[in-house]
Amino acid sequence: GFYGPFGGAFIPEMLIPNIENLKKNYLKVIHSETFKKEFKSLLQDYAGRPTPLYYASRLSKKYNSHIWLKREDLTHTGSHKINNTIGQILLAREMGKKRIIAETGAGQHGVATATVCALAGLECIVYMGEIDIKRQAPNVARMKMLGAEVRAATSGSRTLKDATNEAIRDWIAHPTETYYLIGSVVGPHPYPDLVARLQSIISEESKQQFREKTGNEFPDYVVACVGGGSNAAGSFYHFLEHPQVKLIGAEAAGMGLSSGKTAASMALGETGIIHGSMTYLMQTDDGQITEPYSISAGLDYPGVGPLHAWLNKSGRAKYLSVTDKEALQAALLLTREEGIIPALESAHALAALNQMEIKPDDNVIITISGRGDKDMQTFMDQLNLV
Ligand SMILES: Cc1ncc(COP(=O)(O)O)c(/C=N/[C@H](C(=O)O)[C@@H](O)C(C)C)c1O
Repeated sequence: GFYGPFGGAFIPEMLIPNIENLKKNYLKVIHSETFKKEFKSLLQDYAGRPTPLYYASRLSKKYNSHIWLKREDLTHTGSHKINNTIGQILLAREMGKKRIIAETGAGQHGVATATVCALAGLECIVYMGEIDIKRQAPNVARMKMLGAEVRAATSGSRTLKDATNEAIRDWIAHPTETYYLIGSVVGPHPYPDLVARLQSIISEESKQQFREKTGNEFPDYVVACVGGGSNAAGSFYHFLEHPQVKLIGAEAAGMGLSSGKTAASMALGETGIIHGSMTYLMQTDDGQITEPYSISAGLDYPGVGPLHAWLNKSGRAKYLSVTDKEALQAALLLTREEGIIPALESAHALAALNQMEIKPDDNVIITISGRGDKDMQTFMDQLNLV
């Protein structure tokens, strides 16, 4: 499972049986008629798909071009994460797993995992950095109400990276009855491929919706924020083979690329292994993972999915870095122009518009990966709204 030189499964010996078992089963299951039928009907009747492709007319006037918003914020639980967790819970059940573990940063993936575990009646344990537990408290409350056990990761920087490490440790300790429900296109093969395929529903819909609404074959740009890279992978997926569609990923520059407080793994990272995958990651001189920082927990990750490392290296996609401040301003602009409060993560994709040379008749699809409810405290603190 390689994307050029990136990807693979660089995992500890003890994890190989779990990964081999998953690799052997995943394609057979997700291509089976029963899975496709159940996946489609849950996406529709439980998650609320298809999500709208909304023409943001006031924002379009502001940017003097045509801005279309793919509304993953309108799915059940409020982000694209539900697309992935519905698919993986069906796979876990097919594999006879009873105990689900996951990692989360922004808490959206944790909530989406706890949600599908309640739906399937399976035990759910979510690992979350102590810092993230504090800054995403509303999502922690939702996970608990949904019946999940939230375990604080107290090692390292006590954020997503450490939650992922602790989830992997748990999986090694309980291999047979446990399914590790990963939250993004990261980790050892087959996870990046599995999650990209599950998220590809985003561009399966947007491609058709765009054609129906404009009569044009393709948009000029598709823009999405990149934490691990799953909403971007899903947004790009069905456009990858069409080079006339320019693909733009927006990552978190935090306080700035040279500030030392950033999560811009594409801009600042080098090739290395993180969570079992060969990809770009921010590392110190002796190869230790650099602590990332972003105002948004969902992008606060020192690595990136190997697909994006490859798209960056091959030039098929371009990655821009957006600071905390730019993201906050973009969130306010969307809210004031269109009455949509986006997640801070998604606001990074919106802010990327300011770094792009879009022409008056360009069509730009921007994925709004989540809604901003979870970020209201940050918005109140940072935007001194009177
Ligand atoms: C609303 C929203 N938008 C974008 C992201 C970035 O994740 P990707 O789409 O996988 O790059 C996230 C990531 N959230 C994860 C989480 O909730 O646990 C994240 O923190 C990690 C799984 C990477 C998100 O919540």
